[in-house]
Order: sequence, then structure tokens, then C-alpha cells
Amino acid sequence: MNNKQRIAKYKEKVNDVIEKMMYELFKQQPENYIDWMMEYLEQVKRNSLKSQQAKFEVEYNLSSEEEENEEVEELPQPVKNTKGFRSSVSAEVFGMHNKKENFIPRVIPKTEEQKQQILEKLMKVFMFSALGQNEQEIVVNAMEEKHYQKDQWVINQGDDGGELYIVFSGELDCFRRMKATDTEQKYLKEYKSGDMFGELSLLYNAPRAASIQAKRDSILFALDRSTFNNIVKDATIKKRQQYEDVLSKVELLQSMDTYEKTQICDGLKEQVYSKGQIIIQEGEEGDKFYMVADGTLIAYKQNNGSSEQVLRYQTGDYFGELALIHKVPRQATIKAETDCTVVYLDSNSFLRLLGPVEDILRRNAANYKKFISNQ
Ligand SMILES: Nc1ncnc2c1ncn2[C@@H]1O[C@@H]2COP(=O)(O)O[C@H]2[C@H]1O
Repeated sequence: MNNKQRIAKYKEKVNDVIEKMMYELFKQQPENYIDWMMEYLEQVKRNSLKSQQAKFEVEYNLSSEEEENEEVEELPQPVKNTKGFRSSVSAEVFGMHNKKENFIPRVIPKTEEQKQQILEKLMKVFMFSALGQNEQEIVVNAMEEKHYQKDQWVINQGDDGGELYIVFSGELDCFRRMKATDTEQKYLKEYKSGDMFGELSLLYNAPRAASIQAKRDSILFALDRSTFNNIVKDATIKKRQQYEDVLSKVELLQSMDTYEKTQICDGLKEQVYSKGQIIIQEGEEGDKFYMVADGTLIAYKQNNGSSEQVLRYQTGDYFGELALIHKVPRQATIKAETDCTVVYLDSNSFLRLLGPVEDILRRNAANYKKFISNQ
């Protein structure tokens, strides 16, 4: 898709919202139409988050009782109804309209050294690393140091969640009853220094989706729900929504579970290239793994002084893995055949997050072994 097509698609989406809003506006003719329109758009946003929440609950076999009997909210009524529209649906989750103004972040006193230590860990967690300095400071101030002894449970599946955690030191295990009727817990993963967990119930206002137990004495930094909601929640949900669609087209990832895919979403960065631009140069060092979100690209290899076309990539394909898996220079040059959009992970995130599909990556790499010169 070129830039023109992208803008046309974008316009179509925006027009759709505006047309529906104008239709309702003229039908209802509220006196204070600016307020009405603002409320209308807030409502559209809440309904979109609500459908995201419903999807989440299906994925994780959860249901938060509070939400169970709720229907999608109705659109705003004319202003003579002074209450506007219902605000009962978990205002904290879906009613972002009332946030920020009332937000007074908690400040838990810390030494400069402690602050620095927290900041270092924070920078390794995707959802915090992109924050501005002010926001990072708010998060660091709000973090509370917590100590857990070996075998102590930090999170119990099904409980309400009030905090997320970043591991400062120690090791913890994550378990999950996959279905509500399961009596046995399945071991899922281990958390170590710099890892983050406990974000799901804050993001979706759902019960805890898994249980976490300290494998040895551990120190965690806990971030409260209110600070999380005000600083990172919207951006994280938006990013997960934005890239969910892209990742659903990447066949390589289809064997990963939903949670693993959301972790990848958090780590993705996007880059747009124009037709003819080079993304990867054969022989150079590589530090990124790419997936094609849109457009086509061509891989070329040098052969006896001339450049030979060896592969074409389209939406859902990936490239750039060989340099990261085998620690070799780039094995081909990748050039944009059309204007294109790619998403990428840096090499650390690639190695950490794509572990579950490493075998598939290696197996697939064998298919183009004939193109690889020095292996
Ligand atoms: N496969 C998984 N499904 C759900 N939660 C997971 C999974 N793997 C790790 N977790 C973490 O376990 C945490 C339990 O508490 P939360 O539901 O708040 O957030 C959850 C995630 O951070």
C-alpha cells in the first residue's frame, strides 16, 4: 500500500466515525453540541475498549463479575438528560474521560541510588521505556519495594489485581489453571531480574490470569493501578490493538499463545520505507528482525559480481533472523519493491521473545540454505 492508499484508508475510517456522529447529532439536535460531540467520541472509544475486553476474556477464559451483565453502552442522549450517558460501566477502565484531572500520583520516598536502580530496570520494560522523563519520574516515585520469601505467592489466579511488578532480584515461577474447571496448574514461565508481570488485570480490569510464586527470596518493585492507568495504560492498549492485526498475518507466530504475542506487540517498532530504499545491506552487521506489515520487498544476493534476486517478501513474511540466530553478517540485501511498512524487534527482544518459535525459524532457514554462502 503506498502513502496515497494509506491516507485514503485512514480517511475512510475517520469519515465513518464522523458521518455516524453527524447523523446522531442532527437527529438529536442537542443544545450544547460541542459537549455532546465530546461525549459521543468518548463513548465510541469506550465501546472499542469494551470489545477489546470481551475478546481478552474469551482468550484467557476469564470474566470479571463486575462486567458480566453489562451491554455495550448506548450513545449519548440529548443534553436535557443532564446525566448524559451511563457512567456505571467500570468507569476506571472504560471511562478514561475522568482520568488525569483527578490524578495525584503517590510518592514513596527513596534514595537517589534506589531511584537509579528502579529506572535501570524500567528502561528494559517496553511499556515504560518510551516514556518521557517526567512520566518516568512519576513511575519511579510511585514504585514500592516489596520483599517475598521463597515459596511465597505474589499473585493468585482469580484475585483482583491492584499492582504490577518488576523483578529487582530473585526468581519467580508463573503457573496457570488453563480452564476454570482445572484443578492442576500448568507451569508457564520463569521471571528474573528486569522482567515485568501482573499487567493484564490492570490493563483489562480482569481478575488475575495466572499465579506467581517466588522460587527464591525475591525483591520486587510494585506499581499501583492508579499510576499505571494514568501513565501507560492507554498507550499500551493502543499499541496491542494496532499490531495485533499485523502479527495475526505472520504465520511464523501462529503457534505462539496469545500472551506471547502481546509481549511481541509491546516490543515492536514500526518503520516506513519508500519504493527502492534498502532496509538491509548484505555483508553488514545485523541487529534487527523484521516482519512485513504492508508492501513487498525483494532479497538480492551477490553472485560473481552481479546481484541476483533470490526472494520476494509480502505482508506476513519475515526476514533478518539469520544474523541474529547465527551471529553472521547479513546474508542478502533487502530492498523495498513498493512503498512498504515493516515492524521490527531489536536483537535482544528477538532472542528473548521468539524463543518459542526458534525451532521453526531454524527449520525455515534451511529452505534458503542454498542461498547462504558462508555456512
Ligand atoms: N500465558 C499467560 N496468560 C496469562 N498471564 C500470563 C501468562 N504468562 C504470564 N502471565 C502473567 O501472569 C500475570 C498474572 O497476573 P495478571 O493477570 O495481572 O498478569 C499476568 C501476566 O503478567
